[in-house]
Amino acid sequence: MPDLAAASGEGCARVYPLTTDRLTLERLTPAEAEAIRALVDDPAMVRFTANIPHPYAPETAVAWVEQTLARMAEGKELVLVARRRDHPQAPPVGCVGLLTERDPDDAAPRIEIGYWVARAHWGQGYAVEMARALIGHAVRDLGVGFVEARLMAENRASLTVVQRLGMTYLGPARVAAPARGTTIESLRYGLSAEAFLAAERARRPLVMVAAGALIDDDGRVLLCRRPPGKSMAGLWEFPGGKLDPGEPPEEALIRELAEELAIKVLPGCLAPIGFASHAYPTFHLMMPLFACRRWRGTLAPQEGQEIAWVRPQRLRDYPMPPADEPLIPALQDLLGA
Ligand SMILES: Nc1nc2c([nH]c(=O)n2[C@H]2C[C@H](O)[C@@H](COP(=O)(O)OP(=O)(O)OP(=O)(O)O)O2)c(=O)[nH]1
Repeated sequence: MPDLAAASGEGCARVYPLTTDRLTLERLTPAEAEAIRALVDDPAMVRFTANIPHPYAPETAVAWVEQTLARMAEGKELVLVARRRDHPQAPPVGCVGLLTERDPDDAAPRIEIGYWVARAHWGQGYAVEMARALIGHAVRDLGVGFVEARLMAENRASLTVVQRLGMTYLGPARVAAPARGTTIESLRYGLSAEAFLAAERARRPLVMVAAGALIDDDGRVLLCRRPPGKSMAGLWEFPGGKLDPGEPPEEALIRELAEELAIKVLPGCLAPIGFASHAYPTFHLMMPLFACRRWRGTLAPQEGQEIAWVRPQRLRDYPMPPADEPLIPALQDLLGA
């Protein structure tokens, strides 16, 4: 059975918070009880849930958080609280969680996903964004092979969510609804790890870009500003560009440097520094970065782009695309900054 606490122990890197295009998802803490209660204490919110009572008393919220944290410590549950990245202090957008469940007729425990979004944020795709992040984490970091969801047939919003996630219908189920003192008829949907990863690849095609850190005799690095009208306009980047089909990265970079800056670089003058591998909302960027200290010709921007020669320790003063962030320390190390 996958251990849903696995990623919170000793690991290679900090896993939480998960980040998405608009959200950060942090593990539930006791401090969240009141904020969650205030959002969930809404009849429209709990109409389609099986175990959230209404009205929702403060002590019920505290008890729920305590029980959930105990189950999280045992690796049986994982609940993340989502907040907007651009409003980190605002109340949560919602919660998304995984839990292990075992019905009498289940051969093995199943992993079920659940989510809710505060009413103020309905209709903006947040449930899909939270669920994708958590399923991605479950599949990539926790070894989960199959995720299920259960929902009431009349819950049209949730039906749209499971369909957008690429889940397939598995059949009907009766679900215990402690908060209603009954059982309710529901629908089972499921998604395999393979289907999830295939859908992610289709949603975010891989884009290969080659970039160069041109270094002058003073050890300064050249940054170019993305012009208005382009994506990420105004941010500073390393010169370079997309690979043509079948084109090796070194050739692409030499071509781009000639087109953009009118300089000629020989392949032997390019030394790999590292690479960026970053999921943008609509594509996955793979970008090797090469150091280059020697070129021929007088460097002159050919596309009207602003340029700056930047001391390595000042690189963070120039806002760069998010993909470039991990390349800065590598470059600073190389230049002894
Ligand atoms: N050249 C370069 N591109 C970068 C860097 N960081 C980063 O995320 N990128 C992204 C921005 C673009 O989406 C893509 C490079 O594409 P490009 O330079 O060939 O073409 P473009 O700006 O016209 O691309 P587009 O986004 O407007 O489609 O890689 C970087 O440091 N240098």
